[in-house]
Amino acid sequence: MTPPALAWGSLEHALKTWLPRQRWYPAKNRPLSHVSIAHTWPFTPTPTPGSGPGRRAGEGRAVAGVVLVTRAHFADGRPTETYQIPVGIHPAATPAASRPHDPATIAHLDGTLVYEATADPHLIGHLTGRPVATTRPLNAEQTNTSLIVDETHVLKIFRRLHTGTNPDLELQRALRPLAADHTPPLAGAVEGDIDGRRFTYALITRYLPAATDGWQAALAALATPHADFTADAHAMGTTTGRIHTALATAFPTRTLDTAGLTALAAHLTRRYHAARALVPALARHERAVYHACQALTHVSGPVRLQRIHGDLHLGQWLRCPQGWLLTDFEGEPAQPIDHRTRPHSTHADIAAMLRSFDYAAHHTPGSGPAAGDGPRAAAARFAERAQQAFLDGYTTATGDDPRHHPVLLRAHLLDKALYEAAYETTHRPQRAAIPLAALDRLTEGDTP
Ligand SMILES: Nc1ncnc2c1ncn2[C@@H]1O[C@H](COP(=O)(O)OP(=O)(O)O)[C@@H](O)[C@H]1O
Ligand SMILES: O=P(O)(O)O[C@H]1O[C@H](CO)[C@@H](O[C@H]2O[C@H](CO)[C@@H](O)[C@H](O)[C@H]2O)[C@H](O)[C@H]1O
Repeated sequence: MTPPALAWGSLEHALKTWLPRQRWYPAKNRPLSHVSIAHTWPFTPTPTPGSGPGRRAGEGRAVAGVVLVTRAHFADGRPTETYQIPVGIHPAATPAASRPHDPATIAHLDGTLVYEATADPHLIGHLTGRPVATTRPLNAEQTNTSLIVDETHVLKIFRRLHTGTNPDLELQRALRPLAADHTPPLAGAVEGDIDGRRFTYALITRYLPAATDGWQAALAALATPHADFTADAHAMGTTTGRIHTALATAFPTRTLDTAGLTALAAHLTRRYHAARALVPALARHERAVYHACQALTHVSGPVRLQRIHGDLHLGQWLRCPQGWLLTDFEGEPAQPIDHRTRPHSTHADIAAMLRSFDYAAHHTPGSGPAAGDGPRAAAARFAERAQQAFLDGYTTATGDDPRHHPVLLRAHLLDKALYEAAYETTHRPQRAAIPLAALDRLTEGDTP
């Protein structure tokens, strides 16, 4: 089907305002010069008896479902980024159907309403390839957009598109025969080709309604009189170890050599400068970052590089009756795809989890048990005990204790805390104090 006639230039213009307002849009710090629609993929076979934002199928006029593959162009001349926006196009929309203030409305162009298809179960049914009666957003702080479909499945729509299979799908497929018990069951994917190149539009997993995520579980533990998360942290460590072992079986590995250590130091330095450009106060950590990079040159003993999760934190874990399951293998959203699909040290994932325990503990210091010596000391103790339990669990599963490589671990802890400082300053400035305080603790005694 060809996409419906539309004032495409006007839609591109509207998208320039709409795109930066979306929670999932990561380039909020970069000046957007314009948005172009590079490709359209009509995913409804014909205009379909449709709806509109929040309306039921069959109401109103025929609607076309189209995935807009859009390019964000930046005024600083840096490379464009590609984003996916599935939309419903409702021609000759009546004023009642157009609802200009509906959050799902993207544009109203000469009587044609363009709205987010995620608000329209009927259209989503065409995307998933089976009829859908209900959708609702998964209420999580998200990089992408996930919908609970018919209360049975989660449809995760990848917002930023990259050529090739998305690493989330790639890794989950690889883990299926090796570690299926440790991830929510994979139920399908929406993939397609544009000009002979493969793209992953969305991933479908079975919805686990009884699950509690690890962040909520840690905060709940912190709110109890004798806050203890060690059994959960140990189980997460064991599962992380098993998943790492499975990924090392499924994908090529190599050994960290001098060139790899130099690349790691360069990565940490770049991370530092990028974060410092956003948060000038990070200038006081320059010496600590320099020392961490210097120390990397002395790392000895074989270290395996392999595919890893890449964006591990408490919110990626789901506690289910069968244990802790891990989600979201997409890697760190802001990194280029070739970085995310390259082998890395498992210490990156391990450090990310250690940071996350610390993050939870310092999220609301004072809400947990003060135990006589003040809430900050109690927070630090909670984090330390959870971290050691996680490392013990990991060591039990792999026979390889990450504590034997303190220099690698420290470099990755600094890297992650710098990433968090930049991430929070961009997306959730009210939380930026958490990683900034963590950086102060990490670099204590190593500041000018
Ligand atoms: N199959 C599932 N069932 C229940 N909750 C899920 C499922 N998959 C993911 N979640 C929850 O949704 C959150 C967001 O999913 P995730 O894959 O991390 O998306 P994003 O990359 O956009 O953050 C997860 O942290 C987890 O808490
Ligand atoms: O959306 P993603 O899950 O891909 O990850 C991004 O958002 C995370 C927050 O939702 C962010 O994690 C940071 O905050 C967590 C608490 O909300 C904390 O547990 C993590 O340790 C901390 O890094 C993650 O960094 C970001 O990539």
